[in-house]
Amino acid sequence: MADMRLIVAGAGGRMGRALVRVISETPGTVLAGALEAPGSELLGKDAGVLAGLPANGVMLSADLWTLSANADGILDFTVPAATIANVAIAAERGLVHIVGTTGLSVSDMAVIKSVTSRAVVVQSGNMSLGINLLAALVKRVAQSLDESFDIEIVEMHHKAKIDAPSGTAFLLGEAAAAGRGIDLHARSARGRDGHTGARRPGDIGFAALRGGTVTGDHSVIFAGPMERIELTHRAEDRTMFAQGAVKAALWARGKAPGFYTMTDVLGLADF
Ligand SMILES: NC(=O)C1=CN([C@@H]2O[C@H](COP(=O)(O)OP(=O)(O)OC[C@H]3O[C@@H](n4cnc5c(N)ncnc54)[C@H](OP(=O)(O)O)[C@@H]3O)[C@@H](O)[C@H]2O)C=CC1
Ligand SMILES: O=C(O)C1=N[C@H](C(=O)O)C[C@H](O)C1
Repeated sequence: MADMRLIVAGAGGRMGRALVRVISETPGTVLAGALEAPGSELLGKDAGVLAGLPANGVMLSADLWTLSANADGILDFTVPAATIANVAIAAERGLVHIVGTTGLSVSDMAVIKSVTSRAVVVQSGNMSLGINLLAALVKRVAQSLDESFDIEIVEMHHKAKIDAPSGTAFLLGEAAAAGRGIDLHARSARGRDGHTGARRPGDIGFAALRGGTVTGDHSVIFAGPMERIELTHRAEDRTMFAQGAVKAALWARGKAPGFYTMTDVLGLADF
């Protein structure tokens, strides 16, 4: 089979640069395009050079329609408005769309899912093996404990992160809620401040810290009457998010149209 031709959306960003490097190291993939925001000062620059590699002749462009004429997939780690704009073009062009962007609203997710009767989309707030394994563990622990164990999710990220709680925190919250058989949206506690009153039994709490250069730390705490279980993951480098995204693209190539997650890619459904 020919190499999978991948477009990196947000190619000038932290994840975009990591993706360009990982594609250059991954057999069976080739960088087919590098997308950046209209008006970005990086437009026209070489994606390889921006990623710290030798020049590869792929210049940053803001025109996805043109780039996608010669591509098989798009790795999208941008901002919600950009991802939503990319959804229709990717579906129209038959590209596998790997969505790593976080901060997506309920209506953004509805837009993404609306194309999956005709397009292949893999979406996850975290593409790492470790976090997806952690989510499977969290689901099982939540299944085994009743509401006398309070579930709190704590995350810390670098100071440039623009959304909170992180996409991963929501992913872990969904796993805990699935284990408990509850609806996360109805039962989450976010942004406690001031005279909050006592904790509502059964809620899943979220807390977000920001500072320095932290790649991404997440803990799920099960706080019981006389004991506490803490499950923690610490990301040390963005490379493994990028490797997960490229793996997802290769996995998704040729799949039937549908909405998939990293649980499908990594075969963790029965874990
Ligand atoms: N699912 C996962 O495993 C992971 C997800 N993420 C998520 O990925 C996203 C990006 O993170 P990160 O790389 O750190 O952020 P950055 O801000 O470093 O990168 C985002 C890039 O997207 C660009 N961009 C903005 N608008 C558009 C547009 N319309 N078209 C193309 N590019 C655009 C930005 O350009 P400009 O700066 O000019 O606006 C920027 O270069 C975040 O939502 C983050 O949470 C991050 C790591 C792992
Ligand atoms: O913005 C980041 O950096 C990250 N974002 C993702 C998230 O919101 O969970 C994944 C990772 O934690 C890094």
